[in-house]
Amino acid sequence: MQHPLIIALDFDHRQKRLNFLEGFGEETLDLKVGMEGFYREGIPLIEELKQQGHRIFLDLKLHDIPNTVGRAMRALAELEIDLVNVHAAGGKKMMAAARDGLEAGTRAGKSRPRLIGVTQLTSTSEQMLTDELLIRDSMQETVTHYAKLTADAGLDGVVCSALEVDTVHQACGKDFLTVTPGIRLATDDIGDQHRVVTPGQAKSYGSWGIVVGRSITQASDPQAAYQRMKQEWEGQS
Ligand SMILES: O=c1ccn([C@@H]2O[C@H](COP(=O)(O)O)[C@@H](O)[C@H]2O)c(=O)[nH]1
Repeated sequence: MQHPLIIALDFDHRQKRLNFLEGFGEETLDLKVGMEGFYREGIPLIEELKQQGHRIFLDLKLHDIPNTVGRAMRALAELEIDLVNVHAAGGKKMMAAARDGLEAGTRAGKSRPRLIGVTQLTSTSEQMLTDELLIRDSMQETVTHYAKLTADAGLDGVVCSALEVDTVHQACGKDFLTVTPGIRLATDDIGDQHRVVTPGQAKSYGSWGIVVGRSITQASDPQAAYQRMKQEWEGQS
């Protein structure tokens, strides 16, 4: 994965997922399998996508006590995915256990999947942070604090909004991965997302990779929507 446009493969039926991928023919894609896909289709889905040559971000956002997360990561490492994540809110010990588990489960001679921490979900607004979650710091401060914890725990990067990429890079260095969902074209419906930018803005803010779901998967012509997104994402490099 190198500056990927990752498609979030969120579908409520296997057949819809198959029809969607069929439209891309032989093209090798960067795909995100999230809770919906994994809980529906499980490990065979990962095996199928890998066999087709796709690169996989397994977005299960693990968040539990360190021992449980470490052991779960050890099991996930066996799937030989490219990228996987935890919630940074689980704390440094939990994240370090995740990294250790991933290393322990990676087959000799293979490189371990990259591991990133979710800072604050892109569906969380500044107001929600204060009123519901009772976090008194601003979104930028909170995301940057979580990013530092993630770096201290030895992870490779974070999931955040593109709006926070600059401060994350200032705190953790330019090579620290920033994977940014909450991507829409200017004309798209933002749905439940709050911290939203266009692919072009994400590029100019310095996102390492972007994640796009419904704007592509629910489009009347998904392949055309993917190409528009890709052009905007890659066009400004
Ligand atoms: O902060 C986060 C973390 C993960 N996601 C996931 O990305 C996609 C986005 O889907 P859209 O349809 O483009 O909104 C989805 O799978 C989320 O689970 C996120 O949006 N924000």
